[in-house]
This record gives sequence, structure tokens and C-alpha cells, in this order.
Amino acid sequence: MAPNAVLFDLDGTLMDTLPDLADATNAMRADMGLRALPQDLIGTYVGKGTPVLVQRALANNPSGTVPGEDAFKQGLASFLDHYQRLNGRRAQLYPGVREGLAAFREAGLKLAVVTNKPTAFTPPLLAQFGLSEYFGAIVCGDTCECKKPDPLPLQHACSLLGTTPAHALFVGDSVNDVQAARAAGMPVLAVPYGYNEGKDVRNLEVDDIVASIADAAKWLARQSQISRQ
Ligand SMILES: O=C(O)COP(=O)(O)O
Ligand SMILES: [Mg+2]
Repeated sequence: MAPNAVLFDLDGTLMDTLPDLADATNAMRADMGLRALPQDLIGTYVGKGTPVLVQRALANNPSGTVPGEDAFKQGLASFLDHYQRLNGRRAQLYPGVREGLAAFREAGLKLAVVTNKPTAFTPPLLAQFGLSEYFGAIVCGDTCECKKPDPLPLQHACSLLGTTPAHALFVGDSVNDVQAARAAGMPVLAVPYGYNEGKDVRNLEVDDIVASIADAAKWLARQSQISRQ
């Protein structure tokens, strides 16, 4: 069925937010008496939302112990504080994002963001890059009871856009996006430049891998032509 809506992941798909996430993670680690970690390693902790990022970052400690409840709460509060200050400082749009969103919109598709990033940080970041106007719905990590890889946030975005998963396409960078889309019964494209918890996107069960959001728009235009033939 031809899609009438496209849902996008944010971190690692529309924006390279890792430099700010890594700076906030290392500032939190400094507060907790832990040494700084390389940005690439912190990138492997991103994808399942902020609490999991903090858990994973705190679990990297000299004794290898899982953080207790108090340490976790302290780490989470510290991370949120630092990220509030750092969000958007070094973040960048990936090449092809503006062109791709414009092409999808010109093709008459409704667009949404479905991210595991908390609400406090998402609309400000989209506004900073002048992207807010593209999206009819923004579903964040704390909008629904569950985050991706649960399908609920995708289903919620579809209902906010007035469509159904069978009429929507998801574009993401990680296993969390792919599992959520599959569970929702939605076709899914992956971009190869994001985070994917440090793993190769070629091992994901996607409909295709596209080099950019601009290429995702071309992919959909091609599919629509094929289905009309
Ligand atoms: O917050 C995260 O862990 C990742 O966010 P994303 O869902 O936009 O990739
Ligand atoms: Mg992502």
C-alpha cells in the first residue's frame, strides 16, 4: 500500500547529536568521579533512551559493577542538567536532510519524528535547525509508556497524523527503529551513518538502506512509480 506518512528517527538519522551527548555523558562521569570516555564508545550507548545511556555509561567503571539505584539517580540528574546546557551546541544536520524533508512534503506526505530523546530536548533542537514546521507530530522518549523498540510510539505518531502503520514508512539508524517498525507492521529504511549501538546496519532486517534522507525520498518515489505500473 502506498504510504501517506513518513516517520523519522532523530539521533543518528536527521541529526548528528553524538558530540553533545558525549560531552554531557563525560561531564556526568566527571561529577561521578569517573574518567572521560571516547565519543565513539559513548555512541554505542545511544539508542534506547537517556536512562539506558546513563546506565551504560555508569557501568563502564574500574570495578565493572552495575550502578545502584542512588548512583543511577544521581547520574541521571547530572546528565539531564549538563545536556540541558549542551543540547544543540555541536549537533549538526546530516547532508540531504533538508532536501529530503522538502521532497517528502512536496509529494504530499505527512511527516513525524519518533525519537527516544526526552521531550525537554527535542522540540528545541528541531526549532534550532528550522525543522519544526515539517512535522505534524513529534513523539519523544517520554511521550508514551514505552520507548522504541516497542511499537507504541510509532503507532501513537500514526494516530496523531491521522494515518495507520500500514500506510506509513519509518526511516531510522538503529536496531531499535527496525524492531519497532517491524512490530508495528511498517516498512522501514535504514541510514548507514548513524549509531546503531556500534553494530553494522547491514545486519538489520530492513526494506532497504539509503545513503541519505534525500535518497529515502527518491526511494519512495521509485516505489510509488513501480506500484502504479
Ligand atoms: O535517545 C536515544 O537514545 C536515541 O534517540 P533516537 O531514538 O532519536 O535515535
Ligand atoms: Mg537513532
